[in-house]
Amino acid sequence: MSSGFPLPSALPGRVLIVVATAAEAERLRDLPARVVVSGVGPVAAALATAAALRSGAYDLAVSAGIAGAYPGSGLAPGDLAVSSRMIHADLGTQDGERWLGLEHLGLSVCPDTSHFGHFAAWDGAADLAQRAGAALGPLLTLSTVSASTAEAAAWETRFPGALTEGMEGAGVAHAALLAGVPALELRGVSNPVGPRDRASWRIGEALAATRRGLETLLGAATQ
Ligand SMILES: O=C(O)c1cccc(C(=O)CC[C@H]2O[C@@H](n3cnc4c(=O)[nH]cnc43)[C@H](O)[C@@H]2O)c1
Repeated sequence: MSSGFPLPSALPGRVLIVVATAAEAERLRDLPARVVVSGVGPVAAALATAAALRSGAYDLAVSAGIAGAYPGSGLAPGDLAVSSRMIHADLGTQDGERWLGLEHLGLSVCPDTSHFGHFAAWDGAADLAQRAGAALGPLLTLSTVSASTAEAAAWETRFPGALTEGMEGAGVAHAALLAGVPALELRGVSNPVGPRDRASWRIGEALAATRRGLETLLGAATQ
């Protein structure tokens, strides 16, 4: 059955989209891809992605949704960010003034190989970002939402160039890596990372940006 969308030659193929919440999925239901709601956080995202990748054949797994933008990114609510890398940022420890990631601790997220939780993005990411008018850079995944200027600055110091903070991207990427499927994270900005001001989150604009990025990825018509 036709999806109703044109099929340009640059399509990545069968795409799995993983979002954290039903509200995020609601805006994406008609896209020519499978949309799975994982629940919030990297563990929920990894489990849902692994199950979906076991149940069907996919060419690309995408973590999509809203995110906070770090002050140094220059991104504002309604902007779009595409991953060059998806980083499981809070795997590590603070040693005095110094952050020690897994690479400094001699630890790995994989049992048999050395892997520090920094996941490379699908090789079409840069082209997608350019076509969608999005920023391209490292996107961080945390289990806790940063809620102060100092916390935001600490993550930006640990991971220079980080654009956004979300809670699922690295989980999707980890499961995809184990399944041998390329992964990508695509986030619409809903809020600046910093002091909690939930009333100011611009979720509608962030979801519109997320949808725009996915439409560009899928070669789908804009509604
Ligand atoms: O109201 C709160 O304080 C609150 C605390 C935790 C999470 C939330 C969310 O609504 C986030 C859910 C969802 O959104 C992504 N997201 C959006 N902005 C951020 C952020 O600044 N830092 C981390 N994650 C963010 C995240 O991927 C979650 O799935 C509200």
